[in-house]
This record gives sequence, C-alpha cells and structure tokens, in this order.
Amino acid sequence: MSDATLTPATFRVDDHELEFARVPAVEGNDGVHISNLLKETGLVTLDSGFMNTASCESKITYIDGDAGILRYRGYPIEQLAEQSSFLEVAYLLIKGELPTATELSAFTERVERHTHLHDNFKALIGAFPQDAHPMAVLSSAVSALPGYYPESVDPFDENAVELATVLLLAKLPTIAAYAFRRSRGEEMIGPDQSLGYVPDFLRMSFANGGGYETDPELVKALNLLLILHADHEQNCSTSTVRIVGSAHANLYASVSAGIGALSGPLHGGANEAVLAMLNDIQSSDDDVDTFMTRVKNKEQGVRLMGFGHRVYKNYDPRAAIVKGVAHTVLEKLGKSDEQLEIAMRLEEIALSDEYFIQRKLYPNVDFYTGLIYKAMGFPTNMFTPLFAVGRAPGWIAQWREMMNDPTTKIGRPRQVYTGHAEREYVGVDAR
Ligand SMILES: CC(=O)SCCNC(=O)CCNC(=O)[C@H](O)C(C)(C)COP(=O)(O)OP(=O)(O)OC[C@H]1O[C@@H](n2cnc3c(N)ncnc32)[C@H](O)[C@@H]1OP(=O)(O)O
Ligand SMILES: O=C([O-])CC(=O)C(=O)O
Repeated sequence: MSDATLTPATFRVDDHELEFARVPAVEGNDGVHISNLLKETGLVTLDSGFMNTASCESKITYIDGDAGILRYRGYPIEQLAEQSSFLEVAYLLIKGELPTATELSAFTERVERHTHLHDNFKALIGAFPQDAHPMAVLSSAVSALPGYYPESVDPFDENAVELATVLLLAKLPTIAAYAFRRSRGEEMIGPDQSLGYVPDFLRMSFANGGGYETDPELVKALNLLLILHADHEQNCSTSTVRIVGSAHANLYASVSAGIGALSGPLHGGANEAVLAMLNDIQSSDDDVDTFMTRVKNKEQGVRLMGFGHRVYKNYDPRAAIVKGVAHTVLEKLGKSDEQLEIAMRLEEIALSDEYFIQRKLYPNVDFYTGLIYKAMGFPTNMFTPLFAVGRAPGWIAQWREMMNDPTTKIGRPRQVYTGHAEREYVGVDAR
C-alpha cells in the first residue's frame, strides 16, 4: 500500500490524543481498518501480532534470527542436540545450569517415579470419542491434573512449583501415549519406570502385547527431536503460558492453555499441516512446480506449510539439524520416503525463487520433523502432541522465570477502539 492511501486518524486514550495511520475501509468492516504502520506516540503502540514488542526480559533462550542462531542458556542447540539427553536439557532450561551427574540422576529418578497416571485418567481419556484429536485430549488431561495434586497448585509455594514441574514432565508422555492408544481403540498401558523416559514413551505408544523391544535408533531420534523443541523464547504458546500465568493461574492451567495455542497450524500444528500438504501434492495431478505457483499466487490463501518464521530470516537451525538427520534416520529405520523427496524439491524451488528470497522464507522446525515421526510409526495427528511433550520444559521454565520476576505484571494489552461512537438503544420492535 502506498503512503498516499494512508490517512491520519486520531483516537483518545486516557486523555491523550493518539495519531494512527488509517487505511481506507475494506468491504465487510465498519468503515475503518487500523494499519499497524502507525505513528508511535510513546504511550500506546498498536503492534498487531507483537511484531516489535518485547513482553519480558528472559535469561533462558537466545535467538539471532538473522544469523540463524539458537542457544538454550547460552549453549548452542547443535551441541545440545548432539550430546545431551532430553531430561538433561529440561533441567538446564528450568534450573539454569547443566546438572552434575548426581543432580541429573536425582532429577531423572524423581521424574520417572511419577510417570503413572491416576486410574481415573483411563476413564477421562476413554470418554473421548475415538476420533477426537489427541491435542484436545492432552490439554483436557493437563487441565485435570491439579484436581489430583492440590498440593502442587500454589504458584508461590516453592515446593508446590517443584512438584508441579516434576509431575508435568512425568505425566505428559503417559497422557500423550494414552491419547494415541485411545485414538486407535487400544487398551492403555501404564509406564515401566525401569526403562527410561524416551524408551518408555515409545513402549507405552507402540507395545502390542507381549514384550517390546525398543529400537535404539528410534530412541536416539526422538530424544533429538524433543531437545530441538524444548524452548523457543516468546513464541505463541509460550506467550500464552506466560499471559495465563501472569494472572497467577497455576502451572497446569497455564500449560494447558499453551497446548491449545500450540495446536494451531500457524504454530505447532504446522507439522501436521506439512504432511497434509505433502499428501495432497502426492495424490493430486499437480506437480510440485504447479503447487508452488499456487502458493506464490496466494490462491485461496494456500501457504507452503513448514516455511517462514517471525524471527528467523535465515535457515532455522533446528530445521537444518532435522534435515541433516532425516535421511539417516529414515535409512536406519529401513524406510524410503517419496514424500521426503517432494519436501526437498519444494525447498529447492523455494530457495531459488524470488518470492521466497525477498520474503526471507526458509524451512522452519516443522518442515521435516513430520517425516521422521511418520517413519517412527506415528500418525499425523500425533505430531503436535509430540511437539507438546518436547516443549513442556520451555513452558515450565518460562512460567517459573515470570513468577520469580518481581517486575512481572498481569498481561493486559490495550487496544485502539474503532467501533461506534455512543448511540441510543433501539427496542427490538423498532429495528
Ligand atoms: C514451531 C513454529 O511455530 S514455526 C512456524 C510454523 N508455521 C508454519 O509453518 C505455517 C506457515 N508459515 C506462516 O504462516 C508464517 O510464515 C508464520 C505464521 C510462521 C510467520 O508469520 P508472520 O511473521 O506474521 O509473517 P507474514 O504472515 O506476515 O508473512 C510475510 C510475507 O511472507 C508470506 N509468507 C509467510 N509465510 C509463508 C508461507 N509459509 N508460504 C507462503 N508465503 C508465506 C506472506 O504471505 C507475506 O507475504 P506478503 O508480504 O506478500 O503479504
Ligand atoms: O518461535 C516461534 O514463533 C515459533 C517456533 O519456532 C517455536 O515455537 O518453536
């Protein structure tokens, strides 16, 4: 839009006059549409989508979006992905430092001791229709947890928060595995604490009577993917967790809301949407180039799912790692995948196309992960629950940081009112 089409508009907020750029009315609205290309006033800034607004100070995760750098507590994601374990990374994010061997084994032992779910959860999850999305089951079950552990809900009691932290990390994989089994109409099976966090999650998900041999390749790959998802500063779901917690809601309520945010296809739900897109391309008569032309023409709002990022204007370092291991993992799992070839072709086109170059659109973490989850045997509706299991340490760490920050205030943005001026009520008969 050219500047000539912008006209100034004045609004009053708390006795201050604010000047904004007003764009012409578009069909279907009430005559005004406020652009976020506004003039900053120093008092209230209209920043739709929080493009330029920092909501907090944080010591947890560093991103340099232009350089494609991601660090948890200062440690490069590449090093953690290569050398660490998921629970070690969870400890790092939540406590601020890498654990010693003794600290790690005490933490792991505490988490694994709590992986069992109260028997009522079988009834709760079993009451969902079989085709309910597992993300709905996940957020509902997390909302139900404080009912069973009232001693862990007080956000200002250190021991309660420590317990809620452990309980959430412990129970999320069991809930996710139950939700998965429910979706297949299978009996839910409880944890075996002797196996370890990631192997036991796989057993609870896939065991089919008799013994279950965990495939070390699968364990390694899932551990890596969980680490890559563990935190990502103020993304949509984490911001949700923080804003809910800023009202002094407990950790479970905050995380449950975060799970809801994560389910959206513009956020964590994109991993599922990528596979749907690859399926569509594979089953349609269109070739990859035709699909990309539709994306560039914005036909019916079609986007290249798993591409683009608010912060990364360079290759998402997590996507680079996932892409690097996708071939190896698929090979080791004995799966060749035509959809991986399609995905790589889409990326190849995008990286040499002006539309994507100009907009700095690169693959994000969601682009290649689904292909690995699929090779592991997970159906598409389990991809985002897997993301949620991985993101739990980040949500917890960010919630705790906010609760311990004396400068935290309730999250409560302002708005720019663009509705009617005062008018008289008209009785229904006279309308
Ligand atoms: C774990 C995660 O949450 S990672 C993100 C997962 N989400 C996805 O993969 C969904 C696809 N991607 C997107 O929708 C977006 O890139 C988002 C939501 C991630 C970021 O959105 P924003 O920062 O608000 O960027 P915005 O939507 O304004 O896009 C900027 C421009 O790039 C275009 N664009 C952005 N993403 C894409 C895409 N995936 N495909 C095609 N065009 C895109 C937009 O159409 C817009 O073009 P325009 O300037 O001509 O209007
Ligand atoms: O940071 C974001 O906006 C989205 C993202 O990549 C994540 O949550 O992992």
